[in-house]
Amino acid sequence: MATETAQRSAADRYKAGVMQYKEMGYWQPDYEPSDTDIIALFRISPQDGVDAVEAAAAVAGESSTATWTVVWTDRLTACDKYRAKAYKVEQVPGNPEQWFAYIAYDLDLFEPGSIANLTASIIGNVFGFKPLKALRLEDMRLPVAYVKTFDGPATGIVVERERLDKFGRPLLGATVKPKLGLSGRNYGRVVYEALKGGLDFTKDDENINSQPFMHWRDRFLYCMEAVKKAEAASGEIKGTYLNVTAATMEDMYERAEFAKELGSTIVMIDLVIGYTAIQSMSKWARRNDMILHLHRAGHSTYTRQKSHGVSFRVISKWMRLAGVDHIHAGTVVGKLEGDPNTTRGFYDILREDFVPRKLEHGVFFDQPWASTRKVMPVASGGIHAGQMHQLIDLLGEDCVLQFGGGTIGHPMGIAAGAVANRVALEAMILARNEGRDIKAEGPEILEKAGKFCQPLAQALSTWKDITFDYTSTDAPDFAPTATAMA
Ligand SMILES: O=C(COP(=O)(O)O)[C@H](O)[C@H](O)COP(=O)(O)O
Ligand SMILES: [Mg+2]
Repeated sequence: MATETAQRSAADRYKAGVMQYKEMGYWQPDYEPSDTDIIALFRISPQDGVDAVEAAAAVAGESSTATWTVVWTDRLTACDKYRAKAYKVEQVPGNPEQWFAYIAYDLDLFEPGSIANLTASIIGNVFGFKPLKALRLEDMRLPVAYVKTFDGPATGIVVERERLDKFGRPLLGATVKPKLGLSGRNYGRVVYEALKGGLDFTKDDENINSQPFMHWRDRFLYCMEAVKKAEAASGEIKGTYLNVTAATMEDMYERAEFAKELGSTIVMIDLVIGYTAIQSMSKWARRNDMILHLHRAGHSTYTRQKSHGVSFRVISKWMRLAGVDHIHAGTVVGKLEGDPNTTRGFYDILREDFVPRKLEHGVFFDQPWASTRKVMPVASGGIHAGQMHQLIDLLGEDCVLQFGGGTIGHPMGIAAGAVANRVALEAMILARNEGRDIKAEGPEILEKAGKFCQPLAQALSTWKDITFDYTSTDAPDFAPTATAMA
């Protein structure tokens, strides 16, 4: 495939009219990204008849300095520096219609410490570009120079564990159900039962804000009463993620301040509030010694389909920069999308200080985090005690395992559901620490623990057949080298 179209000379370039993006300098196959460049990897599906290299150059152009025609004002800038450069295009293995395009952006194209500014360039215009059938942002390499312009998580995994005084095991949570309709008082009863039964956290659901059936102040008051009573009853530190998501920043600050006043250790926001609001809440959490929990509500509208949108691994990077302490990142075995390898990639991005390129996990670039604090991934969505060995095996111990239906749906009640989860967790961690192969022996370990714990035995028999075995829509492709165009 012909890939080279020389960039026009300066004199030729400024002839009036329309020219191909690759002739304008947005395709530079010899370019070697510098250590401070931001690199984006796009999956491009060009329209029939559109050359993949021209499509990549167009994405580079429209996400940096270009428009559809040559403009004279280019000459008033250091345009060679500011132009993004598509420098490599390679076919997606086994998929003749899709291409991976690597594009490098000079650091000066971006305002320091602003996800809004980064995204306005990288995903600003290009996703609606007519010559493309579809476009997906698969991954980004964020240089240390850029990472260091963000504060990152206010609390992070290490300090969260210290504040909670809980070590060596995943934390346990539950989303209060039903999602909608409980009064503040009844809601508080669910929180108390679940925390007293042995969970570390309970949580508002993504769509619990301040509805007519339960205004936010009622919920906060009854929930914090429940937290304090459960702490007194158990001698452990407990928390409940009070969702402060609201229509305006002023409302969110007011709710967060009230949560703090009542002694909460944690507040919650939804991804749908937007990047700037998330960064503002992160700064608030940092000033107020609060853990900040992020529910990724809405993400699947653009992360799930392989051909179009933004991969959740990119959202994970943006959210670590933006500074959340918890983020929902998938369960693999639960009710929601989550290929094991892809999910592993998300967890690494959130928890490691250096994440090496690992194509089998969908990670395309080495990513140094330069001591940015670590985000606690939250596994939530259709999980139950019978999967404890799989969850620990797949996700490790630095995570929150959150069982909503899997606590509150227990036939013996909410506290029994919490006991079942806590006992299953402790039995599995003990077995792991004794060197047993929990992946293989997990069901047997649980069954044995159930002999001494009726709630666990009940949970295992209630949910034993529940699995969500569907084909994943977001498993990694393995990148080729043979068909690379540069
Ligand atoms: O309400 C739940 C789970 O409830 P349950 O435990 O009853 O299934 C959460 O909103 C989802 O986990 C979100 O998904 P994700 O964590 O993938 O963003
Ligand atoms: Mg939910």
